[in-house]
Amino acid sequence: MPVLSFESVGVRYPQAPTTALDGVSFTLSAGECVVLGGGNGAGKSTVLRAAAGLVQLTEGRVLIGGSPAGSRHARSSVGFVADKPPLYDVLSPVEHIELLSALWQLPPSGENTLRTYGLEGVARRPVRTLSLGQRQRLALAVATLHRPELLLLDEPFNGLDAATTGLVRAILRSHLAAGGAVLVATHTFEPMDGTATGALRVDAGRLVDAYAGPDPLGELRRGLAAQSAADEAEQR
Ligand SMILES: Nc1ncnc2c1ncn2[C@@H]1O[C@H](COP(=O)(O)OP(=O)(O)OP(=O)(O)O)[C@@H](O)[C@H]1O
Repeated sequence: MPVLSFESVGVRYPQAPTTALDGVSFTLSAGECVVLGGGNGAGKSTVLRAAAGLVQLTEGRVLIGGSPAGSRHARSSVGFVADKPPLYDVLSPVEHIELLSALWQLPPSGENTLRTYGLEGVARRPVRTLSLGQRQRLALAVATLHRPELLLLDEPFNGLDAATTGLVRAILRSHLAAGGAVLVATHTFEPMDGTATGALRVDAGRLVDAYAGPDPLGELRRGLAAQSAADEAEQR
């Protein structure tokens, strides 16, 4: 059974003039790492939000290991890092880990987790004093604490230096090696070269191409370039 399946999914935000997603269907299996590409407003973040069960569908269904997205069983299998992850400014990283561990009824693992994510030096500082990259690492630590099978990441490399980019990539690779699956929405493809097993191209809420060859990101780049050229020609 796929880890994630989209079946003819449609989403229309309240008061929005157009549909955000229209008839989107795809599946993601264990060990797969798929990059979602597309221009601004194409629908990438909405795909991730639908998989996390955070938006109401206007048609179709999204299943996580057979359970509807957003259900308790589905949520326990999903780790979502939004483009602006919600963290508590007044709490420290170690307090975030303690809070989420209690919520998921996990044994205490704060120090170990923070070491894995290179946050031991800032473990007890309030989050409001952390850099963008440190916040991003904490968001990933929090999202993966309950060992979800599926990771959903929205622009995970935004504002990260080379070392932190490498750390995030290593964490994704070990998640995949352990049989997990990853779906990443991004405009920054380089960090995913050699890790992505597939790519999807979204345009105006529709899934217009799926790439699964030996170089899925190369194919995605070419698809996006051809689309930009066609859009420009149409505007002339
Ligand atoms: N909360 C919202 N309310 C109304 N419309 C929304 C909302 N969020 C997104 N949209 C619209 O839905 C469409 C898809 O947006 P989405 O954020 O999924 O695109 P994206 O591909 O992630 O874009 P970007 O690359 O700019 O982040 C856009 O037309 C956007 O304006």
